[in-house]
Amino acid sequence: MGMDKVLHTNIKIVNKLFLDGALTPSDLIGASLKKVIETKQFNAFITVSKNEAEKQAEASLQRFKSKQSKSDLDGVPIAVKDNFCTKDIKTTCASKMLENFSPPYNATVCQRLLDAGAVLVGKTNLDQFAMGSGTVDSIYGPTKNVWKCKADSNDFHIAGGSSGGSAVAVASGVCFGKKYWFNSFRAIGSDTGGSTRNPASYCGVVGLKPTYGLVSRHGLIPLVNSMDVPGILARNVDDVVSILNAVAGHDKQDSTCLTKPFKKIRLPPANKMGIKGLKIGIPIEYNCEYLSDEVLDMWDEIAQTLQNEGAIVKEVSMPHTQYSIVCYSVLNQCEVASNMARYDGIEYGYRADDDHSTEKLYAVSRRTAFNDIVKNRILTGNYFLLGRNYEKYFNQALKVRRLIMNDFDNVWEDAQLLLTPTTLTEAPLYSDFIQKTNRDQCAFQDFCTQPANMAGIPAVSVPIKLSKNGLPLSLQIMGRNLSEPMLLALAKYIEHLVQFPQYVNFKQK
Ligand SMILES: NC(=O)C[C@H](N)C(=O)O
Repeated sequence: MGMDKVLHTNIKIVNKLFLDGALTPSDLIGASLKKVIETKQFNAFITVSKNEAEKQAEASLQRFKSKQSKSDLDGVPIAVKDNFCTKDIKTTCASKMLENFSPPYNATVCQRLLDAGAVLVGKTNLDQFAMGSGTVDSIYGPTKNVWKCKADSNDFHIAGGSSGGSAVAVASGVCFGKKYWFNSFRAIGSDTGGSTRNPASYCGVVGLKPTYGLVSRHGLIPLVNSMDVPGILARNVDDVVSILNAVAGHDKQDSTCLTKPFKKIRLPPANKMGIKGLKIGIPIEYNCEYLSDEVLDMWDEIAQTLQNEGAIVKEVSMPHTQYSIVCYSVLNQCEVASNMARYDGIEYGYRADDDHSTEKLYAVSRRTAFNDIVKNRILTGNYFLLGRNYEKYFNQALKVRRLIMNDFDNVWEDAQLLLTPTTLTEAPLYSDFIQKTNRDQCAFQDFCTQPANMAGIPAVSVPIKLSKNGLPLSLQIMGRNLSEPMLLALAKYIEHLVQFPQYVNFKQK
């Protein structure tokens, strides 16, 4: 079978093949691990836990043989962003600070995946401590977007970030496992201001940011506690649902986790779905200064198509959207300043070879082991939190956050779901992205995604089409808290409608 005839497989199909004995978890893991080596040039993985993965696959095989498989995820390879703790497996946050840190426990998300029988294949690249939107600021080097990546060129399109390694693992991995082609990986990312949806958009995969508190943050190394959520990346919506069903639900180790029992989501087949009467809002403020014409046209086109399919599509206004980047930045930096204080060279991570005084040890450890972006956020965050500045910056930002949340509360009177772009453009070229290293440029990457984090609501990015340049363009759907079943149903409906290419033909020229 040629690469252009790759079958679109999802977790349910893989599970059926495992149950029928037509494929084994060990075959699939073997083929997926081979794929990691073949796609090394994209730099998606920091650590590949080959031995553990092979052992987990063997255990899964035994379960299938004895008809005791655990769930539809049993034997399915999953990659995890390197800011989730994995027991005895390095968890670096792509930083010198945690370069040699192996946690003594698993993050709840990882543990739940293992309990469901999934195979954790390795840890993926990110911007240092998940601060960034490009996966360009990692001590392991940038991750490259698989789309339009030429082996003979030093330049490439960025993967987006900060979960770029996870998105690229999902986008690059199509492997051959006995008779069938498979998507090699599904992946876990994190999302504080768009870090799952932004790379999903640039890499042409589906990326879900669940409702805050629906999925435990226990063991996710904190960036901004009031906004962080684990994210899910996969080639299709059904796979996102399968993974969400395994990881969501109360966890007593995370005091911010919702206590309401999680009801597993079941979506009907796409051809049995309808959107007649569904109220979809188009927030006009998302049509902002830097939105490319191509993304705007695609947004219009899909809104029109959904209307033709029976949805009630109408423009809505969310007037405080314009303040969201500044508000996010202040809150982010304040929480970062507080969170990063734990890295003092004594309790965790890198310790400088300087013990003249405790203060000196702290200072030299931090100066040596954080990059400029992390240092910048710590400094500005501490400035905003100074007694004399607290009211003016931190408290003011909290009030603006409330206004942004109110915009969402009000909009649900007119719309059940909102449709916006995910990113303002296609994936920028690395050479352009790093030249404009000013933080404004970076912040604009998250213009459409940050409001959902500030409001805590769920949002999903769905790939729609390729740009004239041949790069993925995506749209975002947002819904009210805990509206994942409706949100993902519309995502699946759109996915079926647009038939985005399910694989990248990255033949090297
Ligand atoms: N993890 C994220 O969502 C990070 C976001 N892009 C930021 O730089 O703050």
